Amino acid sequence: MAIEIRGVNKSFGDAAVLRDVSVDVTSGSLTALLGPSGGGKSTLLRVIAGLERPDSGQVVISGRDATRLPPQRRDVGFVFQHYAAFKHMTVFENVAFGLRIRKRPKDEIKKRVGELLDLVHLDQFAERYPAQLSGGQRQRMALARALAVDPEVLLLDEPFGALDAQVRKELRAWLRRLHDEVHVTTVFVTHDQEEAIEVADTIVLLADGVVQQQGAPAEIYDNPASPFVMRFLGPVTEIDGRLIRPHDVEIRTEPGEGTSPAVITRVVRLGFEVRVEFTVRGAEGEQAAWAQLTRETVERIAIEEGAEVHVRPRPAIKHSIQIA
Ligand SMILES: Nc1ncnc2c1ncn2[C@@H]1O[C@H](COP(=O)(O)OP(=O)(O)OP(=O)(O)O)[C@@H](O)[C@H]1O
Repeated sequence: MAIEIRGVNKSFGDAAVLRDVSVDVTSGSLTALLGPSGGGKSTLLRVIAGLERPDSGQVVISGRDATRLPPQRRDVGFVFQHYAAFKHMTVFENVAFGLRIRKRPKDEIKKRVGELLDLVHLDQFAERYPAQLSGGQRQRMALARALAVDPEVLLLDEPFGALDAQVRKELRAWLRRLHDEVHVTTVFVTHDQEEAIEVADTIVLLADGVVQQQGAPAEIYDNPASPFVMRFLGPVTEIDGRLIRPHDVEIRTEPGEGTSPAVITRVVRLGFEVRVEFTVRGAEGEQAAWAQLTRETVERIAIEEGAEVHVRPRPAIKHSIQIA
């Protein structure tokens, strides 16, 4: 295990920000700390980095109790959302910085920085200054700098948070590939569930300072531990007191086992996908819900506004939660 967090508590004044948090991070994994704003993600990352001391509990890094070690002795590299580069140094010098203060030989530094700039696709930019880079390039430089000293663990706090949506998407894919090449144990903070599902091999969902669930993305998506987790990981709708994914709603023209009558209120075509809104007439009155169907299905059963239909959760679905 690369990182073991055991029963960590942390308060700021009266506010308990981490409550009995225990997390295992496997060696070589890419783990997302996911959760709503204020849930404690950054604080947990800072506790791992040694920038914040827990009130109680233990942090073990590579089998060594690091709870009381200062950040520079933990063998971690970190990158924050707004990366502070040395403005008067070139990209090369920024990446070389950690190696220079460790007094590595010149040849070795040159070779290592060259490899790292290749890895982050900045080999053409070695002699530029940070101000001459785009935001995405600057974050890649920050990653190269953090990797330069071969940390056991790489900690990233919303590293792409300040960038526009397109660049963010590119960097996500790039981070995944980089990790496949380098395999350094990486923990990154994100509030974006899509980013976590796409990039991470393990997700730790943190809200109100409590770990709500941890596991592989598909496992959490398919077997959410609570309505909160199910809602946080993707769209949901409610039919007959059951919380289900909108793509797990079946709409039929004829009644069948377990169906409820419904009236279509709106059909929105979003390319391949069609969002069908309807009102279900259940035992407790009328309720608005929606389904995500393919264009083909919508055309096959001729769904249109005002149509009277019958709905139910698809019989074979894996995940639904009884909430009423
Ligand atoms: N140094 C501090 N002093 C006082 N309160 C703090 C401090 N750092 C964090 N907090 C509070 O702790 C709570 C958790 O903050 P944290 O930054 O860990 O959450 P987060 O999940 O990373 O949220 P976000 O996604 O908004 O960054 C918040 O309510 C925050 O205001």
